[in-house]
Amino acid sequence: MESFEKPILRVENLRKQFGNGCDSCKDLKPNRLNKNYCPVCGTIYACQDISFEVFPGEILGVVGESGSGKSTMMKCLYFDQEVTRGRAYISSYKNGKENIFEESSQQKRYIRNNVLGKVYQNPLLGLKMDFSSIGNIAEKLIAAGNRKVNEMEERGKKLLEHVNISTLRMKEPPKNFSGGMQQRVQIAKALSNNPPILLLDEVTTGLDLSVQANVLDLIKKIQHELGISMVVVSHDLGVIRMLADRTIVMLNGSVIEKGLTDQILEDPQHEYTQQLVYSLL
Ligand SMILES: Nc1ncnc2c1ncn2[C@@H]1O[C@H](COP(=O)(O)OP(=O)(O)OP(=O)(O)O)[C@@H](O)[C@H]1O
Repeated sequence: MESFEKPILRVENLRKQFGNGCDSCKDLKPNRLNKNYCPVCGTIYACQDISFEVFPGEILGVVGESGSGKSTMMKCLYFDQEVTRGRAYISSYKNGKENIFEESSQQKRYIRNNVLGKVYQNPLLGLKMDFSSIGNIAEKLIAAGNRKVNEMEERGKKLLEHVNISTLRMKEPPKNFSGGMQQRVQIAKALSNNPPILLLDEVTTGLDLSVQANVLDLIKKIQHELGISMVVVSHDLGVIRMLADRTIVMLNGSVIEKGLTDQILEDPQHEYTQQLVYSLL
């Protein structure tokens, strides 16, 4: 797949640091850092020059322990946080020629509303809990410029049906729903403007196992039916094994291993990945 197709998303040297750095740490020599943290000035290098590609229709898994920088990377991609430096290109946006991190805030809003969808671990970040469920979807449609109420209602119903929420409950606010249902409403909202790329950040963490399985099945179904590309972050290799075609493994803000998920599971190269894989056995 990699050699023939153009990636839909290309990320190059994404760096996010908290703190200004000092002479001791700014060249990021690993021996000067204590994990992702400079012991001299206290700067945290949450993401240290991360690069990867996502190809059309594939699911890229991002796995790593807590604090490895997965969520920070996703926040940067969705402009929830500003990168310190780095580049990202999306082939369906300006033909993949512009670094999205350098676009104006207006263009970034456009990208958030039309090119990317994001589903958060915490539904409070992705949903207005007091709006109706269909109202949550309408909010995203309006943000992308839609104004026709009938069309929005039709689209909202379709999306909610797609994620197995009965239209009888579409006027109910997500605060009335279980955790699994809230995640499904978030997924419907994220899909509302047909984005070519979906970012999913620990979307099943904290859910009961059976509910988790349900949400994972839904994600697979969506990928199968819509052919949408996804970046799926999880600390749980089981989730990655079920969903991801290819995987990158993060540790202390760096990518330490990448490859086909099957390959990583069968023949992990890095000591940390080996520990992760063996813990599944
Ligand atoms: N706003 C912030 N200010 C300072 N440090 C931060 C901030 N946000 C994250 N960090 C630090 O950046 C590093 C990466 O955090 P991040 O949340 O991205 O990791 P993660 O792999 O997603 O872990 P988790 O799943 O526990 O959130 C951690 O050391 C964290 O303490």
